[in-house]
Amino acid sequence: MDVAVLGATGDVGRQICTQLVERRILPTTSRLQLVGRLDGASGRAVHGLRADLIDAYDEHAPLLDVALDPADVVADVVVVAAGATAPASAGAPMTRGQLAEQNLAAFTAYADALARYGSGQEVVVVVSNPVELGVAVMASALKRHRVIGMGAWLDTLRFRREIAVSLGVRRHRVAGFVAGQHGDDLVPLWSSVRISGLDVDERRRAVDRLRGGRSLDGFGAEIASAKEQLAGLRDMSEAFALIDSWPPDLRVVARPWMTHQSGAKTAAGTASATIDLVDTILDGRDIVVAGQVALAGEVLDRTGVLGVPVVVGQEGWSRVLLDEPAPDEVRRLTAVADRIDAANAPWLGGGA
Ligand SMILES: NC(=O)c1ccc[n+]([C@@H]2O[C@H](COP(=O)([O-])OP(=O)(O)OC[C@H]3O[C@@H](n4cnc5c(N)ncnc54)[C@H](O)[C@@H]3O)[C@@H](O)[C@H]2O)c1
Repeated sequence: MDVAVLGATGDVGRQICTQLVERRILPTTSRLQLVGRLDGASGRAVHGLRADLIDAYDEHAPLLDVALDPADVVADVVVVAAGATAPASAGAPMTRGQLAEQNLAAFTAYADALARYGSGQEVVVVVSNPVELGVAVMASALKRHRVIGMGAWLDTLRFRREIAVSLGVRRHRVAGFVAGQHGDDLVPLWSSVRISGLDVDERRRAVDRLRGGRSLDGFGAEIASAKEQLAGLRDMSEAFALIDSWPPDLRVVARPWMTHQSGAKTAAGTASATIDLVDTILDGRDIVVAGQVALAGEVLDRTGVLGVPVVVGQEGWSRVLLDEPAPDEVRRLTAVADRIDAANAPWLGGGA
């Protein structure tokens, strides 16, 4: 199976390409298409990236080629990592609305080209932000089941890791999902958490201890206060030590936010989660992940884009698995879904 990476020379795109090759996700007979822009610096750099990857990994690299025109993108899995990102420095905020304004054209250009020239069978993994807008644009041009945003999967892997750290166990022993919107409006689904080796009562006690009597009703205010505290700190080791003292779900939001603010960005972690998702899709077996998808009433009667646990396979996502969310999860998911709809509406022709 072939993979195309849009925005291949960006920080995230380059990490995705490198990890795809280095981790031997693709056999040497598959093709990895590096996609840049004819009218941007990436039009030159993408040829250099190809040469660099061959230099490093020639023995086991897949076939590497370059595309500079959206009409030339051909692959079984298309990873969308093209587009602007928020500045990676303290005090340089960019709202999701501003990002939407900058990235809408790229989302639309690639969605239109894939609808026109694609096979109709490709699965599109949206990494670029706002991921919910990217999914909405792609899903309106392509089959919605073939479009999945990876923000919720990245948040899910972080949630599992933070829980594992608090319990002193390895991450693979922890299951559970994060839903909602990627970023401050994520929804940690504590009701979905499972810890291998613990029975139901032990798990309930462990989760209660980790949550410390909090519910999701106060989560938004906790995030706002956490960011305010972190913004006042200049010493990064102090900032990350403060984050370490917080509960796991708050750390899921605060740690990557601080990482981005520090100037380091989150390219390696984002790429790793993307590779995980691409590998799952290529694998062919149906596996439950979390992702932003365009709903048609499958959950909470919603029709917009929302991050939810879904079954994913080679043909995209097939079903939503959100059977019995807790009442505070339903309340937060509903509020978040409303906010996503409102944020997307101006860009989707749904009114300003
Ligand atoms: N979903 C996640 O978890 C997550 C995490 C980190 C970053 N991101 C997103 O990934 C995207 C890329 O981030 P980055 O740090 O690699 O940015 P970057 O600025 O380093 O790279 C962006 C790349 O996109 C290309 N590009 C920019 N505008 C384009 C356009 N209009 N058409 C085609 N290509 C275009 C650039 O040439 C460049 O190669 C951003 O939208 C960012 O917000 C998502």
